[in-house]
Amino acid sequence: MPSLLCAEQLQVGYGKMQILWDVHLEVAKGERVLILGPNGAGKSTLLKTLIGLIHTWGGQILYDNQPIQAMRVDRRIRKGISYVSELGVVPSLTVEDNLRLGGYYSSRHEVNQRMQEMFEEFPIIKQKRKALAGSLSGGQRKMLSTAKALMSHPQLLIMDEPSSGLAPLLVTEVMSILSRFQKQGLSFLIAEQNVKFLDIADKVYILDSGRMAFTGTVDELKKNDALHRAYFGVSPVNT
Ligand SMILES: Nc1ncnc2c1ncn2[C@@H]1O[C@H](COP(=O)(O)OP(=O)(O)OP(=O)(O)O)[C@@H](O)[C@H]1O
Repeated sequence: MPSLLCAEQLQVGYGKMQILWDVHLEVAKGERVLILGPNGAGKSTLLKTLIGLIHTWGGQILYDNQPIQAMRVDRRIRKGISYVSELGVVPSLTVEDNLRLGGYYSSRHEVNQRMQEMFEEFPIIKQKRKALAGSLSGGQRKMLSTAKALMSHPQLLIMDEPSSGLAPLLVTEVMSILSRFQKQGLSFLIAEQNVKFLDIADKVYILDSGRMAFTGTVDELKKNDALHRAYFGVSPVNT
């Protein structure tokens, strides 16, 4: 599969403190990639670096084979990358206005059309379309943030812990929505603690203390008993 996003030898830090060391990561077109790792491993830092919220100290990020590490966030969005942060919505705007914000670079016609698609995919937010995002429950807000990120018709969706604050049923719903979009060509890169996302992943990275500790398929991860026990505390047969 042709490469969509490729990060090589990434070095990233805050102030003088280095957080990511020699990180390599690749997402192919249409691929579903999961980043797992313990708290504080650097998952959010890596995602923020890929969308351009944090500058790199060293290394390279290629998108569609072009270097983007010096590119502003808005340019990266226009190129087809979309990012769902852990918070993800503007509380003081309505649900509809949040979606419009997600489609900021599209025409009004495209935005209206896409918004209807989002309401079909996420009925839970359709009922609340005129409500302020700040009045939504945590789970509804999470759904809205995903819909907002999809408004720009991204090629690559980067998501930081989509399952946090979601009831198990909604986690399953988000996973099936993502699978539907993936069938239409969307690639995604998800940082998660919830190993349920392994069910929809093609490739897994494990980030530990700012370094990649594992890269492989879900099957390869499940066969690696030592890794599996270290990160999930259970044997593969139980997951
Ligand atoms: N703005 C910041 N300034 C300084 N240090 C930071 C900042 N944000 C994160 N860090 C530090 O960087 C390290 C990695 O944090 P990061 O949030 O990327 O990890 P994570 O893997 O996403 O963790 P979690 O799973 O708990 O969300 C941590 O030691 C954290 O304290």
